Amino acid sequence: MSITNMLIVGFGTMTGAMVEGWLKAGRPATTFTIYHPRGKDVPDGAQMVTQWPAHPFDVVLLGVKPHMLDDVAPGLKDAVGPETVVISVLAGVELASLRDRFADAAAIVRFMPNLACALGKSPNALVAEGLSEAGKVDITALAQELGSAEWLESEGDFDLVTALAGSGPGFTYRFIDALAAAASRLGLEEQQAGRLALQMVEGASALAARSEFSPGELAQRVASPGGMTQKGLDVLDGDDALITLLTDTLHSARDRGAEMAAQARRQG
Ligand SMILES: NC(=O)C1=CN([C@@H]2O[C@H](COP(=O)(O)OP(=O)(O)OC[C@H]3O[C@@H](n4cnc5c(N)ncnc54)[C@H](O)[C@@H]3O)[C@@H](O)[C@H]2O)C=CC1
Ligand SMILES: O=C(O)[C@@H]1CCC=N1
Repeated sequence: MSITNMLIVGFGTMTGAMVEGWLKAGRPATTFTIYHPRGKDVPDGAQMVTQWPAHPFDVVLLGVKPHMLDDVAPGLKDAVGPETVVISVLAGVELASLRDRFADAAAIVRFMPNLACALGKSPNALVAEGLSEAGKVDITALAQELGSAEWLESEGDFDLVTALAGSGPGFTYRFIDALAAAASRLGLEEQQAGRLALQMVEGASALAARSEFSPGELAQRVASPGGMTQKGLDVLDGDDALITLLTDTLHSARDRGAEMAAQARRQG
């Protein structure tokens, strides 16, 4: 299998970031055909179609909201042929639910990216059924152009991985805002607090990503014994406060995935 054409159904925030990443990685824009019943702006060189295509594609990428799966699946009957790999970024929607809609597809891939695809910095979780070895190589390459490819042995942890790596940017943005809000409450001017919080997180995560030290070791390198940082860490670490908060956060997000999975299963 080699991917020369991809139909995208649901060209929004997430798949828009993916296409931006693929274009930056050097995929030709002519690879992409985007379906939307009312049309939309697409990158130069990509094709926009308002009618359902009548021929099969190498890849069909599903990027609509999960509850809209059945609005688009029937229209894809000619676009999904026996050689087609269907890739879904739909949170919560299981492989079996996708196979139920796309019985003819060669393979189904659940692909969980995040918005950092646009920068080639998304950790991409993957699980598939029906995929050949050659297909796996191609899908891995697609994922690596957007960041990394993290294949899961089975689907069991997919919602948890979605909560961590797919929803994770949302939680991180909240953390940045919370740091700024806290500094602001303690007296710092609001805009300045926002700038400092954002630049601090950018620098700290870039450093952690390239450091020989783990995040835990880096925290120790910041904290002088008896100094200021240690006093702050004691608040986060006391009673496992931060871990407890984040466990609750991931738990709640993961459980919503399970509810969405149940909604996407067809009865009978
Ligand atoms: N936003 C994120 O950070 C992430 C989103 N996802 C998944 O990506 C999917 C899309 O989410 P977003 O991009 O955030 O939403 P979005 O609302 O930005 O994108 C959905 C797109 O579908 C289009 N659409 C609606 N009806 C359509 C139709 N009948 N035919 C073709 N296109 C149609 C809309 O115009 C819209 O552009 C969801 O399933 C979500 O679970 C996964 C990982 C991260
Ligand atoms: O909020 C959602 O359901 C999706 C999953 C990961 C990011 N957005």
